[in-house]
Amino acid sequence: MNALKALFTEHEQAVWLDFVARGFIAKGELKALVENDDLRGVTSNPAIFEKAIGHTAEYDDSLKAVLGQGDARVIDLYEGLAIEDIQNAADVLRPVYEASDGADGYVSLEVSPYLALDTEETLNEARRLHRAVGRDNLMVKVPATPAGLPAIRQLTAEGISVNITLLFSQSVYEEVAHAFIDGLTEFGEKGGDVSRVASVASFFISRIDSLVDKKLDAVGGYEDLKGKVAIANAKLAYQRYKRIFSGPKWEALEARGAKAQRLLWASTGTKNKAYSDVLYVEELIGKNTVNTMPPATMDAFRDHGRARATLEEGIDEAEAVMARLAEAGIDIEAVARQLVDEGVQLFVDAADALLGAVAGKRAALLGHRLDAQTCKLGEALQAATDKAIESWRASGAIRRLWAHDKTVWTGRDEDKWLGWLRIVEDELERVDLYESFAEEIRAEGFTDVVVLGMGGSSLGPEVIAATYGHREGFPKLRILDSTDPDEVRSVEAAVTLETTLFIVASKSGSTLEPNVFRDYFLGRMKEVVGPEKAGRHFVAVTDPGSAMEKAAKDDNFRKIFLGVPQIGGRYSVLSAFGLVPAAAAGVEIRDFLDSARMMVRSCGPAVPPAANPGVRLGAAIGTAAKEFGRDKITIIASPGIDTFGTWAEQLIAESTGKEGVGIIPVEGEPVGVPAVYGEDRLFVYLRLNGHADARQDEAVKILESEAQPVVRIDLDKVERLPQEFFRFEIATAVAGAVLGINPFDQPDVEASKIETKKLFAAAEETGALPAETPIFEDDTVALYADAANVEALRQDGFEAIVGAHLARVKPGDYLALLAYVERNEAHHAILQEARLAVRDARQVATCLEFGPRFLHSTGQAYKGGPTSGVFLQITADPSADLPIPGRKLGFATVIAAQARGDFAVLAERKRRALRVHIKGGDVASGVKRVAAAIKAATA
Ligand SMILES: O=P(O)(O)OC[C@H]1O[C@](O)(CO)[C@@H](O)[C@@H]1O
Ligand SMILES: O=C[C@H](O)[C@H](O)COP(=O)(O)O
Repeated sequence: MNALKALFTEHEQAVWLDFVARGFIAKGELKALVENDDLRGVTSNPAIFEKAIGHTAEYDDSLKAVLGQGDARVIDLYEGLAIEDIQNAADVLRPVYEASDGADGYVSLEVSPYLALDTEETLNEARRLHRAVGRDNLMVKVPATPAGLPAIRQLTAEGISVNITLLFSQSVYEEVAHAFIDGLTEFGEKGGDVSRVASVASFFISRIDSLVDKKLDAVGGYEDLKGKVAIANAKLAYQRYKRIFSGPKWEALEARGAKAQRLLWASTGTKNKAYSDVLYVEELIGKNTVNTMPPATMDAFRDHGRARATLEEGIDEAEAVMARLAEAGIDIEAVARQLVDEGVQLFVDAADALLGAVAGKRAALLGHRLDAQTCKLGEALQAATDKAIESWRASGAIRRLWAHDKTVWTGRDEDKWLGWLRIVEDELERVDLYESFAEEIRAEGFTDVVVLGMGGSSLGPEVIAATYGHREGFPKLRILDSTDPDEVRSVEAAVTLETTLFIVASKSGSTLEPNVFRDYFLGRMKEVVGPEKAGRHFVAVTDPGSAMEKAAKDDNFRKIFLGVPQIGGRYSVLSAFGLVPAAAAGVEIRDFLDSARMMVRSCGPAVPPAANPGVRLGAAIGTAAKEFGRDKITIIASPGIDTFGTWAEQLIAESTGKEGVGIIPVEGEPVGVPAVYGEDRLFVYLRLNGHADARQDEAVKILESEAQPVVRIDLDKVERLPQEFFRFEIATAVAGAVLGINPFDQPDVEASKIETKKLFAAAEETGALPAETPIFEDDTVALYADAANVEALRQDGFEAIVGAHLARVKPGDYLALLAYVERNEAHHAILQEARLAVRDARQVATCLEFGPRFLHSTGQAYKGGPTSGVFLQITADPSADLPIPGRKLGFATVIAAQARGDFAVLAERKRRALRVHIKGGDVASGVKRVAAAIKAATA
């Protein structure tokens, strides 16, 4: 008989295997051990699965079967693989289980190490795994942490067989044994069959010597103890076992068929090559124990081990070893505590590596269905970003983020604003609602859909409209987010009111613009189709209980869709705020959400930061801004997805730009040669396969070769857009955490809203906004500024003052043109040229924004973010005003009040700002004049 077999036959010590792997079971190797060597059980742990799944191709076929067509969460993919292995192993061990009447033949599966510090979660996870594996001969492994102990008692009381792991201390072992006895007593009292419950207490061996030997080396003079303490500790634990499982309490249970919880020697592979490779087997052979051995140790023992009852030999020596250890000043209890902590961390690290590997395999198998992301950040930024990623991993921050832990950010109220994390799953449950709405709108023959909203309520729909285009048989989608009377008129002129559906969108329901748009177009609709039918042309999207919901009911709107109050506007595109307009325009909502879900899963809580594209992007953005002054995120996008930046800029700017820090998005700047950029940029290139612009490709390549940091995101087709919404949401939340701000509030937007309201209300009383004194004026323009800015701009003449203002833009600053004029192609083209002239001449970032739209977007960062902005506000007398039903003054006064409110807050925040006002209604000529002055200043 070989020595291995003799352990059970002659010494009643069960041999278990500390290993699982798919091929090993499939090839019959496990079965052979059972049959030839009397193997009686199997243990697994996260490190074992990490080796099996993370470092072999044995699981790839199974993953392919799941991911060939579909998709799954990374945690489910891993669990599916692990559970199948455990089930297969359990089936191999089943004959042992039966023959031993449930004493042996167990396979152990460990609860997630991420939960080791939480009793309730450990309990739920253990119950869930127990159900999912569905085998009587499963043991659920629970760590002997302070949080794990109550779970051990409770699980036993529920009749679940538990393997208690990470045991190093004799006194903790006693607690564990008593928790088992108490739990089993309770199970019996509830009528449970105590003979069907088994348990092992996994007492770790080699790890003790590894740590203690190091400590002994440090102390000096006690070398004789090296390689002895782990065994002594275990021998003494066995003495305690004998005492505990012999008292009257235990005997009462035993009489009813209960099986003692055996001590299992774990960690018995020799780590120190100087010691015998069978040391931790030979010295611990004794009755009613288990030794779980890694394959190498098992092979070694079979080959040259000596099976002799050793466990009860040298108990006095063992006591002496422990006494000398104390004399050396080494506290074994402290050692045990340290090893528990390190043990949890080691398994966390293994789980991270394992899940990272599964995430990598998933991404590879999804192929082009998942948008790829690659970073070329340069050595220093990459190293700092990697550090941030590692710190996210070490602190479990991605799991904490998904668990709504506000301490990921500032600990204020971030937990109340995380509804966007699960909105895709929730909306997938409601797809029918959107599909039937889409069908209703199509069947009614609407030709146009106009979203009336601001910021988060309109920018997503605008990107969807531009990216998906006009869908055959469905109305054309557009948005209105300007109070400029010319722009309101343009939108009206572009649609046929009789066949137009308006979607009034506002989360709060109290935003000024959507309310005045609604008043205006409802009034117009009543004139065109009659008061009875007007409501049928309106749909509201708003949060529950808002004034807008009430008004929509009063006005008999066709439908009211409700948003989720735990989602802020800029994170709402994957909720009703994006989906209702998308559905109306004929976008396939299921496909849309399915695509988004792919990125949700890629960025999920179980995907470790290094494999998590959202975290990686956010870490790069946050680190670039915080540590490298690269706080201008510059978005380059292929034609076809080139509006994406208008949505992303609100998300990034409004989320991060506050408390004097933040990231300034640069949108709509065509990519240039390296010479036009300073050292304050981080480029993100969204490249659409099949539509990529060769010049962009080339320019980006050159930027990379010139060491400008670039993140590339590759979309296989436009329908992958929803993935980007979610990627950027996570990335922004992560960047916010890196910057140490709350990415879910917008404190500085409110200030200009208040100012605007004050001005407009006063104007309604008096009939006009208060008069102002220009610092300069001629026939076509007037310039305005507050006292501090006037002081800094002491020049004579329009061009000179504009020139002096632009001269204030220094390297690292950005120039923002804030144009409160109609957002049309002509105005855009003129100002775009001017902005680029500044960029090219000064190597500074430039932003071209239209008011009041940007107030609900980048406006937050301009006022609350870094003080590096230089602002040139452009206002104009419109060609003609447009009245608003129910208001004394029209749109012209609204937009004027908004611009003034904006300027007042910029000034109050001590920003460098100048306002140019175009007089007389010839806006196009005025815009040209402003652009010419800007260009002249840069010449
Ligand atoms: O959807 P609402 O409540 O009308 O808000 C519109 C936008 O205004 C803001 O609150 C900023 O003013 C944005 O955050 C938001 O997206
Ligand atoms: O249950 C088994 C334990 O997880 C395993 O024996 C630990 O061994 P190690 O210390 O070699 O990692």
